[in-house]
Parts: sequence; structure tokens; C-alpha cells
Amino acid sequence: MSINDVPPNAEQHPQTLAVDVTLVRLPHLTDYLPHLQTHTTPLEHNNYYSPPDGFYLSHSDVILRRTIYDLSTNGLYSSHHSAYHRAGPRKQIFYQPQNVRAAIVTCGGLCPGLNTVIRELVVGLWEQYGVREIFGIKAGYRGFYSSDPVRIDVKMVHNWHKRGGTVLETSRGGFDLHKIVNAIEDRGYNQVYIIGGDGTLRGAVKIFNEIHRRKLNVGVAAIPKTVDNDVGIIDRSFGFQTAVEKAQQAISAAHVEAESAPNGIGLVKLMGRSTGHIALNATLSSRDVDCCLIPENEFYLEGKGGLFEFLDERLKENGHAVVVVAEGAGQDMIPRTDAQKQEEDESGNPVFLDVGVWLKSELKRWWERDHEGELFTVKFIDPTYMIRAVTANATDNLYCTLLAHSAVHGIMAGYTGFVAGPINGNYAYIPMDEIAETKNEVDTKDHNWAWVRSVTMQPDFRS
Ligand SMILES: Nc1ncnc2c1ncn2[C@@H]1O[C@H](COP(=O)(O)OP(=O)(O)OP(=O)(O)O)[C@@H](O)[C@H]1O
Ligand SMILES: O=P(O)(O)OC[C@H]1O[C@](O)(CO)[C@@H](O)[C@@H]1O
Ligand SMILES: [Mg+2]
Repeated sequence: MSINDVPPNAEQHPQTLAVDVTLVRLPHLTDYLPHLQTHTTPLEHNNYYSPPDGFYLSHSDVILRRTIYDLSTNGLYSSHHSAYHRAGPRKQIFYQPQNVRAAIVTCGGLCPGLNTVIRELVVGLWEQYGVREIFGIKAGYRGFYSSDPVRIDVKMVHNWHKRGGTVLETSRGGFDLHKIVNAIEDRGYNQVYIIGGDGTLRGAVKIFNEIHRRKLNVGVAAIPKTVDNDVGIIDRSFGFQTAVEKAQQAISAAHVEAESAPNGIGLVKLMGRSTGHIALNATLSSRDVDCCLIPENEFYLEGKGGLFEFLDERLKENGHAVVVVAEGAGQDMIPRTDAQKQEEDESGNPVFLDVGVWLKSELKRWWERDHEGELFTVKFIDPTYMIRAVTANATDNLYCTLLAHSAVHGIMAGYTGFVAGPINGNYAYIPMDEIAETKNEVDTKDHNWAWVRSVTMQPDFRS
């Protein structure tokens, strides 16, 4: 890679950017089934596509994970520059469409856009490749072995992108590897599309490994779903923007309530089990927020630099304040019984106590203690399920469509054990195990968090 347009102060820096790129290996069915036949894609004869030159992608089309470099450091020459295969249609595919039996499953919590992804998997398979055997697995992983699948055709999915939730239903827990892979074998599925979050992806890796071990001619693709936006490598997860947009309404309501009362505090709890992306993005776009509390930045209530001191000043200054708290923030401060400490959901995720309810009562306790007789109100709004149980907005709907079509093209091309997702704005195939190991947390040392602090002027809670 060379740089021709040099920056104004370039004389101090190298004018050639040399980057060692390592192509990330993507599993392919031929890794363990070397004699699989290829077929020309039906897109070749599809009047609506009439593929022009350059339409198809090949194994050599890649995307670089990293696009930002500092010319003054030697870091650019490090060997950790990953390139991923680009997502998109290939001319040669590894399935005959009439022999495809595809299964689609949704697992974990809801997220705006789930139904769009399902719809577009069906549309992509049906319209672009002529696949007719498509099945929905009911209610998450357990549905593979505990209920009959639902046959889906392209007419059925017509309006699904206009509905929140998942038509297939979802659940937590119920991951039984052998029962799932036995069911895949017994029912003759040769393409499996798995839509879910971090837990689902860890399960998908196990399913893929077991399919590989049994040398089954079954492609496995995953589409990462997480309203919390906590999956790494990809630019963002689908539904996240819709959730942030929806969160604005709750913040606006909290602001109105707070403004309309003497010493009014509007408190909004948003989703974010271990990451505060929704809270951060909603804060930055709303500008009504006085303090944003996220799991990545511990906070405290009492004393110098604490939340109460800050709110005291804000109330004196403005007469009201809005606090946004991500559900995973402050968990260590909430008193809990031994039983509560052990509590887990069906998937083994720790069950959180309600930070909103706790914070509301702590705020009241503080005010009564320090400002006896003065009027004070806390209005607590909990829109957590409302922001994820809605239909995806236009941007997310389009995004879901591209994700689903990317997954279909990838599987048809024989890739397996991969996730489809955008990296730096371009769609890529990323090995599932790599995605399952990464986590996208808010970096409290980067510009976005500094921006939150400068917008709210909230304390850093480090004193
Ligand atoms: N380590 C794991 N190995 C195998 N399966 C797992 C693992 N972790 C979770 N699962 C399974 O994946 C499914 C979904 O997991 P989970 O409930 O944690 O949701 P998730 O995919 O992380 O989505 P969310 O974003 O809602 O948390 C469940 O069926 C669960 O049993
Ligand atoms: O109540 P449920 O459905 O288990 O899901 C709640 C969790 O799911 C998430 O939305 C992640 O999908 C988290 O933000 C939240 O903690
Ligand atoms: Mg999860």
C-alpha cells in the first residue's frame, strides 16, 4: 500500500505505508469434503441480475480490518493486519439449489430486525438461488430437537420486516450439542442459519465443530444479533440504531418530567448488560442528558466527585437533571442476598438487580437526608423492552437485508463456520470462532467517551 497524497507535515514521516496483511482463513466445506462438486450459480441466468463484469467476488477479494494508521509510529509494520474475505455472490457455488434444505433459528433476547433477517434469508434463498426447502426452527436451539420445524415460503414472509420480535420465537438455554446436530442430520438440513448474540455464537461454534468432526455436508452461518452492540470486529450490530432512536423518546419524556418539577430528576434505564453503547449513543444524540452511567466506567454516589455532589450542583444550576443508566452499571453497589448472587438465567447469564429501582431509592434517601423539607422528584422510566421489541427502522431494515443476503451467498459458495458482517463499511465473512471470542466494549479512553463527558460535564468518578 503506498501513499501518494502526503499530509502537510509529511517530511517528518515515511511516505510509504507498508502493511503486512494476513488473510484470515475461512473454513470451507472442501476442507473436509475435498471432492465436492461446484455448479454455476443460478444468478447467471437471472434476468433481474444479468451479472455484468465484476459482479462476482472471488477468493482474492478482501477487506482490511484496520483502516486507520499513524504514520509516525512503527506500529504500522506490525504483522497483525488481518484481511477478511469479502461477502457477496460467487460464480461457482457448492450446492444445487434443488438439493438445499435450509434451517433458520433465532436464539437469545429480542432485537429490532430479527424478522427482517429471517425474511431476507428466505427471499435470498428463494428468489436468487431457487431454493424451495426452507424451515424455521421454533424457539431457539431447543427447537432443533424438541419441536417440528415450520416450512417457510417466500409468500409467507412478505410482511415480516414490518413486525418486531421474531416470528420463529426465541429462547435461552436448551443447548444440547448432540441432540441439535443429530436433528440437523436426521432432518437432512444442509444449510443452517443461526441468528443470535454472544452465547448463541459460542453455541454455533460448537455446532460447526461437531458438523466438521462428523464430516457432514452442512454449511453453518451466523448473523450476530445483539441490541447491546457488544459483538466485536463488525462495525455495529443490527437493531442497535433502532434501539438508540427509541431510547431518545424515553430520554425526552424523562427530560420533560424533570423540567416540570422543582428539583426534578428524570432517570432512564437502558439495556446494556456489560456494555454501555446504547446509553452512550442515546446520550450523545439526545443532549438532554446530564449524566450517563455505563458498566465500563464505575461510579460512586457519595462524597467528592460522586454522583450526588454532581446532581446537587446541577439542580442548583438548572433546577432539573436527567440521568441515563445502563442496566449493567453499578451492579456491584446494589446489596443482594446470597441467593441473588447465584441467580442465573437459563443460558447461565447472571441475573442483574434493577439498577434503576435501586438508584431511584438511593436518590430519594440522599435528598431526604441532605435537603430536608425541599421539594424533590425522581421520575424513573424503564423502556428496556420497548426499545428492542419494535420494528427495525429503515436503516436497520436495509442492513438486515444485506447481512442476510451476504450469509446466503457465503453458504452457497461453500464457506462455513462464518459470520457475515460489515467491517469498515464493507461486508465480510469472519470465522465464527474469532467473533465468538471478541467483545465490543465502550473504550473509556477514546474520543466518544471524552465527548460524552464534555457534553454532560459529568465527573469521571476516579477521585
Ligand atoms: N458457551 C455456550 N455454549 C453453547 N451454547 C451456549 C453457550 N452460551 C449460550 N449458549 C446458548 O445460546 C443460546 C443463546 O444464549 P444467550 O441466552 O446467552 O443469548 P445471546 O445469544 O447471548 O443473546 P443476547 O444478546 O440476548 O444475550 C442459548 O440457547 C444458550 O443455551
Ligand atoms: O429479559 P431477557 O429476555 O432475558 O433479556 C434481557 C437481556 O437481553 C439483552 O437485551 C441482550 O439481548 C440485554 O440487554 C438484557 O440484559
Ligand atoms: Mg448474550
